[in-house]
Amino acid sequence: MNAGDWQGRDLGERTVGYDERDAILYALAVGARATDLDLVYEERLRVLPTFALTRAQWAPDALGALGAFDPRTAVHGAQRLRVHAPLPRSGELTMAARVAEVWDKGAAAVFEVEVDSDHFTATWVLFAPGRGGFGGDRGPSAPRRPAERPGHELRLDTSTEQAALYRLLGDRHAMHIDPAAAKETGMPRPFMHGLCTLAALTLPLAAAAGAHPADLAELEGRFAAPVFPGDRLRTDGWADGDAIRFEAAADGGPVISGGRLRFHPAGSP
Ligand SMILES: C/C=C/C(=O)SCCNC(=O)CCNC(=O)[C@H](O)C(C)(C)COP(=O)(O)OP(=O)(O)OC[C@H]1O[C@@H](n2cnc3c(N)ncnc32)[C@H](O)[C@@H]1OP(=O)(O)O
Repeated sequence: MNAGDWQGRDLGERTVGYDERDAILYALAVGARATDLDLVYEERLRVLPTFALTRAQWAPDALGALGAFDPRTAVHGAQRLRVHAPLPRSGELTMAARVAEVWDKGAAAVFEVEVDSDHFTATWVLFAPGRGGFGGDRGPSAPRRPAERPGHELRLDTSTEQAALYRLLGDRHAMHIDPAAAKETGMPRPFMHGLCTLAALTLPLAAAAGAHPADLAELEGRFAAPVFPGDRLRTDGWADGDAIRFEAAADGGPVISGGRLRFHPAGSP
């Protein structure tokens, strides 16, 4: 089956549960501090919307397990998230998933897996080396950095243990913990989950915007290069109407490009 034949494939429905402990562990894994009481203390808990992505990881994993691409060499290329309703402090999420697009990049195929629920719609963009060349459309190109000077700059220090902690929330792909598995994807050592880096950035970006991170309404970004646990990231941000565009870079250059996020005004859904 060539990669293009997966377009439109229904990946089914799943209901996945969680409790307050999962939500708190998640907040800590993406960089919440002990003083962020409404992220880490059950008495005041607000669940970070990006936590939902850990519950939906079954969907891109299902596509790999069905044989659309090789999960040992495919990497997470980009992510989009639209939040429809706040996540309860504990409960269940029922989700439906399908393959929305398959792009042909020649040497690689890019699969877009869309997951839909009452609380959110999320799209995983998966970059699968060796699966292109099936005669499909190339799809979107690399996002451009805004030409203007950034309105603000902020720092994010990832921790050396961050991927080891984040994987306990559900994404246990070996490339994030096992040096041999990382080498199979062409990386020199285990690297961060893209969703951990992206979610971690929403915390300082929310602070810079005077917003609460649990009020996230939209988020997207492309994983332009790997981030390694312990990397120090510099993030440039640009105001864009009620949204913020951002780009994060490590020493070697951009690691998240085409970043964009928006927060709900405080107190609205
Ligand atoms: C299961 C895994 C879970 C994870 O969390 S993995 C961790 C998070 N992900 C990463 O760390 C990946 C970091 N990104 C990269 O290392 C690189 O990025 C890639 C290896 C994915 C691609 O790099 P290259 O092979 O050099 O691609 P090119 O030659 O620059 O571009 C070829 C075409 O592919 C598109 N493309 C490049 N990168 C991405 C991406 N990240 N997501 C989606 N598409 C991508 C381009 O635009 C272009 O296509 P056009 O010529 O039509 O413009």
